[in-house]
Amino acid sequence: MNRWFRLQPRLLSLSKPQVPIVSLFKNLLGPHGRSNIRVTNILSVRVGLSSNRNSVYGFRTFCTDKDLSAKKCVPCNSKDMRPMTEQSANELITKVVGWDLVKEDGKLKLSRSWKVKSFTKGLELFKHVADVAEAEGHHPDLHLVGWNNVKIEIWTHAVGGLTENDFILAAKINGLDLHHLLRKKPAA
Ligand SMILES: C[C@H](O)[C@H](O)[C@H]1CNC2=NC(N)=NC(=O)C2=N1
Repeated sequence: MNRWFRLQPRLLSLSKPQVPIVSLFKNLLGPHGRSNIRVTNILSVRVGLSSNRNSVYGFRTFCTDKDLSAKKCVPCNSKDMRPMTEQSANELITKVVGWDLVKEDGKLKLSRSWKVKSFTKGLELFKHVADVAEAEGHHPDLHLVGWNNVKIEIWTHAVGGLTENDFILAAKINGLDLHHLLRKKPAA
């Protein structure tokens, strides 16, 4: 059964809807009457549902790169900050396409590699990444090895592991248009 039909009875059972049901459904459906990914935002903002990102009325919602990249890194100098568990990291890693979870010296890190067209294109890539990092106040480790192998590692130095900041930064790096800097053909 189409999921909107399954959702509908629960929405209709809201005792005090804050928006007319008709306009709610207009927003939930795309221009061709199809659902779109904005459903999570619309439901939580318009209907004031729970802020739990993963479950709206027991309805599994989406968490994409876009969710993370819409967030902002927080300063890492808080005493309350703790590294996330490996289990949480394994769940979040699926939201940042192209990034791997690695463990170095017992510390979890995010890692992504690219092959660039030239050494200077590698530096250019770093400049784009640096601009994002500066805007976020969260900084990756940058490696350029063997003239065209770029590797970026992200972790939260202050806690010796991963925090949501790292995933936010990775998602924002994924949002950069870097294709003109990258080598097209796979290395021999
Ligand atoms: C106050 C400020 O957030 C911190 O000093 C930041 C700066 N950038 C940082 N970047 C990373 N990756 N880890 C940190 O612990 C860190 N600390």
